[in-house]
Amino acid sequence: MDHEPVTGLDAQLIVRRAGGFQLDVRLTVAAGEVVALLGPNGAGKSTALRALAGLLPLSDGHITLDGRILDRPGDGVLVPPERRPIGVVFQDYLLFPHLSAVDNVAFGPRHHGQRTAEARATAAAWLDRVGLAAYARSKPRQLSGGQAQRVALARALAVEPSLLLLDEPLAALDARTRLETRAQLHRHLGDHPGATLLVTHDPLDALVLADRLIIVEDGVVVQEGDAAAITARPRTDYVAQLVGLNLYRGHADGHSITVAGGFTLTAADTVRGDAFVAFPPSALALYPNQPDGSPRNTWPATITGVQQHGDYLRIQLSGPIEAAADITPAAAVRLQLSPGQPVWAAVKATETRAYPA
Ligand SMILES: Nc1ncnc2c1ncn2[C@@H]1O[C@H](COP(=O)(O)OP(=O)(O)OP(=O)(O)O)[C@@H](O)[C@H]1O
Repeated sequence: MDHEPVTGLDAQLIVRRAGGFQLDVRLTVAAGEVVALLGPNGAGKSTALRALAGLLPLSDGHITLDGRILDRPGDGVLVPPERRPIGVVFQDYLLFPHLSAVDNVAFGPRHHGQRTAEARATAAAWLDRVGLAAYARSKPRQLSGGQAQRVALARALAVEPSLLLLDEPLAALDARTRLETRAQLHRHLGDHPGATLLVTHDPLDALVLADRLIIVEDGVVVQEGDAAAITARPRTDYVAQLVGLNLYRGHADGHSITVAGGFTLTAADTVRGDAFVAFPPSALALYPNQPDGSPRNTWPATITGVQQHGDYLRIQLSGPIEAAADITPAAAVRLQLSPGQPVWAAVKATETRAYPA
């Protein structure tokens, strides 16, 4: 096993859903660790979160938290949601609309046996920690999106859960609030002694908030590691897009990698056998005519799309390989940038990365 935490989460989530989807994900999160479960729509992230929270029973596998089994169909064990030491922040927060902020947060501690006054004091302390002491009496509808998010976080943490589950915790916020709330969330997660699992399809949330990323596609883990490792060596198209790279799989013979369709790319790295070759869109240069001479990869391509991205233009290309190129407005002046336009694409071998598949 890769990770075998003494305390924290240890799970093999196997869930078969009506309609044929199957989730089969091995998941460990040590106490104090923040792991992001990242994947495209329909990958199975919500299914995993619901299984952990106890809202969806496993078909097979197990969920063990701090050594205690919460779900193991093989043995007929299934602990109901309210008896799991888990705090959940749902995407739309699910605050009780008729309760004040302090009573929303007090709900968990009361449910866990604290008396009303004690639970209120616990809740007030948590609201203070998330910077909302002044809003204790406010109802959810009187709070901004960012404030509601912090109340939901305080509510989840107030029971001192062994596992904190965050479901797209910043998705409902506008861009600016998101930035601030992300930074605050980062700080609170750093203070949380339990395990944290963040479910998201936003790579920025995952990269900023998590110590480790687990990427799921079609119900299985396709890649796992810290941000640097994943960025350096993406293993699927989804991951490559996530980190902004052109990625191809092929067969390598030293510096040459022949990819699907028979096109050969030259890399500076030496690899043999099944291999990936990757390069950033900024490494791809475009020319109106075939560039001459230099020891680089060149091919004729056709523009299929043009998008403005801040200070540069992202050009989508078809041809012997599909690729994205980021070019400056100055470079764009020399080219006719309309879909259907033929161009020449070039990338230096030294700007590519090749590695075994
Ligand atoms: N209630 C359900 N019954 C049967 N299948 C479902 C149900 N809900 C979701 N699925 C299927 O399970 C698969 C995984 O969905 P899930 O919602 O877990 O993915 P996700 O990664 O959370 O996606 P998103 O980011 O869009 O929420 C999909 O194929 C989906 O169609």
